[in-house]
Amino acid sequence: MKIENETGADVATLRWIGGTDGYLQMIDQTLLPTEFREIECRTVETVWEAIKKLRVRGAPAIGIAAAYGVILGLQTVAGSDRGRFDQRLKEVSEYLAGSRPTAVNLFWALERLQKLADLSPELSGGEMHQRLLDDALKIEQEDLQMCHKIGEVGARLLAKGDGVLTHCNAGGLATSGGGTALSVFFEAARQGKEIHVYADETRPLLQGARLTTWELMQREIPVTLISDSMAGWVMQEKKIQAVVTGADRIAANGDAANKIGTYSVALLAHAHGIPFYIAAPSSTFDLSLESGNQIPIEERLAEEITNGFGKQTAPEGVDVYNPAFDVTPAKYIKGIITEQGLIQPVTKEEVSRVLSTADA
Ligand SMILES: CSC[C@@H](O)[C@@H](O)C(=O)COP(=O)(O)O
Repeated sequence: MKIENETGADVATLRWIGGTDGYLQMIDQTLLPTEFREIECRTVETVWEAIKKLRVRGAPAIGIAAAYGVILGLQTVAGSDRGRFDQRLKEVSEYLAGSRPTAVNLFWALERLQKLADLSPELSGGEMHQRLLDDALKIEQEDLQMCHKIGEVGARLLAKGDGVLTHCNAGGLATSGGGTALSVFFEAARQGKEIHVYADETRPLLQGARLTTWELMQREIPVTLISDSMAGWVMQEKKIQAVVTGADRIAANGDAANKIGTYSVALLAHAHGIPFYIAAPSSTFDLSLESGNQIPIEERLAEEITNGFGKQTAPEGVDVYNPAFDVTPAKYIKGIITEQGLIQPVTKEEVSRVLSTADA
């Protein structure tokens, strides 16, 4: 996403500054909405920490950050022989792959850079470093275009005056463009459909309350914040005509992992006869997994629930379970909105058809 800071200058969710000896700049999302601050990552370790701590978060943004993390990690060996360069590339990729397990975009970006390096063993370390940076920049550009196309494909599914519910933040802050689910809303609004967004608060880290409402308000899209437990009642009150969320990893059969609570929202939508859509780029598909029960689910620290945002809200020492994601079975997903078209019905055959048609 691009917004203006108080000086009127453009700021982006994340961006690379300079050449191969440059650095990564990003908005520290843990501080929003009360503080807007950009931070600089000048080492691969600071990128790892930023991903782990959710300073940068959301599947596509994590992939882009990891690609730039590789460039940073290779800065010390760019002048070395190719053997040393390749060894360091492997070490840096493995290190970054250990930051968060669920969003496949992270692994997708790392594999893409590794494959590129494997293709040209004749290049020197310095030449390969430049080529990898060019590709990392390309990943960011492609993501921007994917967001735009997702918006176009998804906006067709919404009607004038619709109330739409979203969970977590699948917006510009989670991508280099306008987001996935939020691109759909931005495009629908641009077309004059006058939609009204309901944003789930998204316990425990409040990506919906802190980030989604902030983004929508920046873009002047009408938004109402609700706590997660209100979603069913708001549907019952007929305020919601569609649900659109993002995803972190989608298996070959269309089962989709997204922020914890998404599964409950999908079940509620099903019970109320409301279409539930996922919006995600092709880089979020993991076709090596047959179904969603093979998707690794990140577990995060108990303190995120017991001491969220510095306030203790549970007894000291209480047992806590804190999975960060859940998996919505394909049967509850009406369609998957991708930059390559709409996957509907959500079946293994249709996933494969839509994704391979676009590649051909
Ligand atoms: C376009 S972002 C899609 C998903 O990554 C998003 O919905 C989500 O679940 C993010 O989780 P987070 O833990 O904030 O990284």
